[in-house]
Amino acid sequence: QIPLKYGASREGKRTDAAMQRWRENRFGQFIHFGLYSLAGGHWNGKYVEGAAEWIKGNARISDEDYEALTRQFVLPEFDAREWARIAKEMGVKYSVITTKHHEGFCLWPSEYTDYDVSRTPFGRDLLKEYVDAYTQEGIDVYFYYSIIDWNHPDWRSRVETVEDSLAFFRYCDFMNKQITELMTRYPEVKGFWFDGTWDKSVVKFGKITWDIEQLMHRLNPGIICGSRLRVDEKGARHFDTNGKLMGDYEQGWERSLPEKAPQNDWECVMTIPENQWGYQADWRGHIKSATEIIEMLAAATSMNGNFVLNFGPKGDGSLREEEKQMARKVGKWMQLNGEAIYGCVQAPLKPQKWGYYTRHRDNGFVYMVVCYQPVSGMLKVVLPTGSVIENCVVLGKEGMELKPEKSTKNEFVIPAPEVKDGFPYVIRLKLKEGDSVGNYVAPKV
Ligand SMILES: C[C@@H]1N[C@@H](c2nc3ccccc3[nH]2)[C@H](O)[C@@H]1O
Repeated sequence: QIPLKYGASREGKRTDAAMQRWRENRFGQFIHFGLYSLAGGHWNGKYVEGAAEWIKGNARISDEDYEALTRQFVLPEFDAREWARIAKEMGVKYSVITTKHHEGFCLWPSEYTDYDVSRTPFGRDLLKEYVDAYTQEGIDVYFYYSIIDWNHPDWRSRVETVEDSLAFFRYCDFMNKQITELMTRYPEVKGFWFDGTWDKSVVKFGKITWDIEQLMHRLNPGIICGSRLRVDEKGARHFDTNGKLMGDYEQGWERSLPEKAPQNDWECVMTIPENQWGYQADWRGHIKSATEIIEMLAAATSMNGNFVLNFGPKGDGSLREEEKQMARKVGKWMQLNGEAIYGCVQAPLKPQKWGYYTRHRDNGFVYMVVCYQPVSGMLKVVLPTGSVIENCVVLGKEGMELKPEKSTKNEFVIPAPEVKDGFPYVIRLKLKEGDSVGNYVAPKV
């Protein structure tokens, strides 16, 4: 262990109520919305390769031409209550919105820049309408904030000269003022999702990320912030030079899931197409189905993680059809099976090939989220020695009790129910009293 001044500011999982609520939420929504949404991944009538929210660089657009987008920011179809209704229908418990992406355009009327909604024909405080509408629906709100800011004259991706460092520290002052502004104007915010901390300037001056963390905790001690904000004084990111997680959860799972449960709290953020966060009018490549998204959500829950699905609203402020369809299908599944996700954690049972176990933190049930129907028609379950399955039903078909058969001392097989709707199904197991799997140490797998 080497002495660090700006490494992890605390150790181990947070045990306070705010963090426990984050854990129990499990399922979240990401909203990527900005000037890039107007371009929709196209420029001069042509499809632009790469992530749509990066179009300024991908299409080599001049500052002047890009800034002209502010005059097209009218949002005739924008209705935050509709966004919130769809999010509620999908069954998310929290939502993260890009208050300012790498482009530097702010979705709120900031005192510290003109590059914001107040300087557009739309003119309204979009962020306030979003916060109020989602809070009204009982969905927690989180703010994405990009450290990278292509618009701000003092932003530096690297600091090599004295002039660079003067500018960069002016930029840090601007950032601290904006973060303070966001936390005081919108006190409902539960946490921040920082991005864009990979550039050399931030890695070189990791202390600025320590300062941001300290600032946020002074303003709201319960604020939640992931590891992606943090860099220690040696340039280590996410985990400090002594290997300790910085921030409240592992925030590195972008478009990927871990193979096995990380030790820390963690969150995966996922796109429906392969890699589009902002609105791309022409989705190409594999577009994930609701079934695939549900499997990822179950996998994350089975490994003690959160899963956040991204929506990229259109330049007129409306949601695209495919995302509304996704919300409808996932929401229908969550209506029936949400008890296997919300408030659930890893079940310490030997993983099986048919899918994912989850365990509710206190209702004592174990859930089997079946994603791979076995050709044998038999679902294998290995339980603590001496366990007895008291009750075994399919969620949504509670009347259809399944009869597990003992196959060896602590192995059971459950005849798989015929389910042909193209979605995972959930079997709920009630184990005989006293056999709580809570204190069962699964065999080394
Ligand atoms: C949550 C995601 N993070 C941003 C991003 N930019 C990247 C540049 C290089 C590698 C990964 C990146 N992720 C994406 O634009 C999106 O906001």
